[in-house]
Amino acid sequence: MPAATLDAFLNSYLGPPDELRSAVVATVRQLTQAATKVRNTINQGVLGAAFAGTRSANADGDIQKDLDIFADDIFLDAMRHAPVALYASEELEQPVLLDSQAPLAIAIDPLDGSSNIDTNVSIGTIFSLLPAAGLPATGAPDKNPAAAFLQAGVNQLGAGFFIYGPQLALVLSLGSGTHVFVLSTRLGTFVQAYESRIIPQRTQEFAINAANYRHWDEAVRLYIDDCLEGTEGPRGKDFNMRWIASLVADCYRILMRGGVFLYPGDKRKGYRQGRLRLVYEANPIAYLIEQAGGAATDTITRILEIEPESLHQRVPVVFGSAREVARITRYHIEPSAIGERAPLFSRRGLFRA
Ligand SMILES: O=P(O)(O)OC[C@H]1O[C@](O)(COP(=O)(O)O)[C@@H](O)[C@@H]1O
Ligand SMILES: [Mg+2]
Ligand SMILES: [Mg+2]
Repeated sequence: MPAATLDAFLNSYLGPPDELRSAVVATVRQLTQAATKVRNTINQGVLGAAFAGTRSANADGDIQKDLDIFADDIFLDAMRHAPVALYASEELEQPVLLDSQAPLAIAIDPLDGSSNIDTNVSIGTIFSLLPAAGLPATGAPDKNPAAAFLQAGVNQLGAGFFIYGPQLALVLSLGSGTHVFVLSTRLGTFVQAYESRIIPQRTQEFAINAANYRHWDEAVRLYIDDCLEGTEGPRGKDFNMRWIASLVADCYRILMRGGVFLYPGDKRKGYRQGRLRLVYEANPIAYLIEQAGGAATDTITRILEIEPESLHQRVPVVFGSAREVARITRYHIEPSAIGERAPLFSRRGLFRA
């Protein structure tokens, strides 16, 4: 197992002098300090200053919790000391202009998995690093600062998340593999915990909020029905299910042992495009997953190729083991090619009496 520190990793990434690379490294360093502060507050639980108390709704209509706001303040403050031009957050309707000359733009979900704060389940912070140069916003960022973030996820210079779980871990990709670092309290620094992750192509484990079964489209229902039929169904193998309801925790598990995650669009009001946000949730997660050999789609299209139309837009999300993600796409575009059933949509599922 490699024992390199995050610092050593970042130094090796730096290579020859390059403004963007050094900006990325400086920003990751600031993020780790901010995450350590957030973790210290989380560790205090209800004894700490900011916890699960609720506030108003954020830009996307979700109820904000004290910890959402606390984490946002900490990360925004940290980015004031980083080479970051613009800071866009789930908790802020518009991005904050920090330094129009700086080369980076950061999009962040400061506290992911808010519904788990008071249940003592892993939560996290997700971030996406984008180039700010050459974008409409750099010339006149005050006119439309969100424009800097309306670029496809393939443009990301790096992405990652912190997970505040039994260990404080940083999952990071700077475009060459997906690396996992764990905070060593003994050394006082993040240490590489694993080789660059490789997600197995095949899986027998799926993650979805099955309470929404009746709201899903037919293709998603059929996919899940087939998994649930196990060895007796068209898949010919048993499946396991997990749903932590913290994207960071579900993603971490998939990076460790494979699996597939689905948050599809559904028929509930406001959920046609699912729940997750493209710019600061789906894009960074898709980047990490692809860098680990997995795949990420909106059920059909590769997430990283979607051109965002607005900062807080939602997107259906499927990611994980590449062959399983491809199979889910086939359920959506050529269902008759899946399994032996005919006619496909007349079949009754296990959840349907
Ligand atoms: O409660 P649901 O509908 O199952 O949704 C869970 C999903 O919502 C999220 O909590 C959304 O993120 P936020 O907590 O940052 O709003 C994801 O982490 C998680 O995957
Ligand atoms: Mg989130
Ligand atoms: Mg959040």
